[in-house]
Amino acid sequence: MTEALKKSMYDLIVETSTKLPKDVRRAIAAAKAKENAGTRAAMSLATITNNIKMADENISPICQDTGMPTFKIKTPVGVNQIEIKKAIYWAIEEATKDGKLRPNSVDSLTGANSGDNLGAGTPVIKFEQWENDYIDARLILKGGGCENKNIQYSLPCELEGLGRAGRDLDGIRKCVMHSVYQAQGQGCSAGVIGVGIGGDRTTGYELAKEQLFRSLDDENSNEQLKELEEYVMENANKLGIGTMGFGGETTLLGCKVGVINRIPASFFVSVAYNCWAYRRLGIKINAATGDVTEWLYQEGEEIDFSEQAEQAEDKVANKTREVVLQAPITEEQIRELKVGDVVTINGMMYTGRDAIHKHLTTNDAPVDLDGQIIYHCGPVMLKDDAGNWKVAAAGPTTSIREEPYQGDIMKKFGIRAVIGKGGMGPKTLAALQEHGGVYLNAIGGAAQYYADCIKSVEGVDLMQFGIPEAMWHLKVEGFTAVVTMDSHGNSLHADVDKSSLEKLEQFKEPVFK
Ligand SMILES: O=C(O)C[C@H](O)C(=O)O
Ligand code: SF4
Repeated sequence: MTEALKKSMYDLIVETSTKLPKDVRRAIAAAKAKENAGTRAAMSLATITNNIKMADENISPICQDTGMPTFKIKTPVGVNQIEIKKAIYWAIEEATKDGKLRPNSVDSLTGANSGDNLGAGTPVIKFEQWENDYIDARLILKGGGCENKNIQYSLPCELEGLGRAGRDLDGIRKCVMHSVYQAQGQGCSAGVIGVGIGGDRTTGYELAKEQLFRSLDDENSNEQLKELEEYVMENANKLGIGTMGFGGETTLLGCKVGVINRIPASFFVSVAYNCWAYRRLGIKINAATGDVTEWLYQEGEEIDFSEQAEQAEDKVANKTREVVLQAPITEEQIRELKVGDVVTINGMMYTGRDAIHKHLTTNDAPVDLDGQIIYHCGPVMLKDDAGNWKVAAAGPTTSIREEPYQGDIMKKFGIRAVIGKGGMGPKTLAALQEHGGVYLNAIGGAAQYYADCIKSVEGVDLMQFGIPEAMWHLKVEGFTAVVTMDSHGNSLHADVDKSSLEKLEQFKEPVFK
């Protein structure tokens, strides 16, 4: 069965990375229907749905961060699991070569990228035996930005906005509400949370992640947990964090809770936060031949976003001030920009994320960055037959990780704008004001949409950091982003954080007695 099995695993990876499941599409369509035309949330959702459509058409990654590939496999007694593992390794390597996965496996000590997504601990493969006669293989590609927003509570504890969370269902409720608040827009909201009650620190998180394999439309068979899920869905969406943390009606697309026993001294509530690019799929495999016999998560209507995307973009037009920027940008141009402005960028931008920011604090820049734009982005890149680089996926990464460096680097090199997602903190805000800089928020996960704006790759520096971390010189046209932090001390992120904390306080009183 080896060849067929290899192909089945390859297909599972490609489909998971490029095609969002039906239940997730429906949840995103419902979120979109709730937003008023012309708002930032509506605009973001239009970009997101457009991106989903483009990923379908291009068979390219929905988001450039194809995450930590995690397989859950159930096999009939007697099936050779070593063979399955080998087929997965092969498929992972091929999918990476084909630009369906970004090379994401990084040596934690040296920083070296293995280049093929294989390495110690990657991918994650978990086997279980079962009594059925077929193989059930499921895959989740959960990106790093949302993984960083996972949180584990140890009860009892004190929570900002909510006070004491005790060792009971109401304490659990408070933890879950808090987990949504603390994620803000940084995990590319609207998100889906998997919650694990009980276990130890490891099994609690495992249970939380297991919930992410449930269908968004299922009903919890445990009455108490069903009630909790419904409560969270209704009330977390009142926090006003909204898509990408821009404010809005939908903050959460799903909440799934599981419970296991604990030991007397420990009481953990573990929350696995998944971004809207909720990529998980599954297949049934014939154990004798290795062929796919059925695709999972196929229930219900499939939404085709083609028409919807266009309509929403029409509605947004004319409602916001739109400014065209082309580097090199002057301080005067920057000082004119205000939070809420929509900026269209033409010309050059340079990618820089974690490794580059650290590097630039103690080294010279490989190019003159005076008046230039830095894009927090780790793209998926492919070389064409002529040896030229092509961008396969290129959405923004979470900017807050660069908070310790950003302000200093902007001043040191004269950088005028940074593009990323999720916003930055007080240190950067102060530097933007002092130096004359701006923070532009792009839509997280919209990797196809932005890749389409990149017209050519003009060069690359610092390739020793690996493809996602290198400094790519990109020539763009019509690259759109929103000013969310300006040079006058305004930050939409600080405002949404403050107002959502105030709203969180409404949920302080006990609900489950
Ligand atoms: O690594 C990336 O490209 C993005 C990451 O998933 C993030 O959300 O920050
Ligand atoms: S960039 Fe956003 S959508 Fe992509 S993996 Fe990270 S959190 Fe998810």
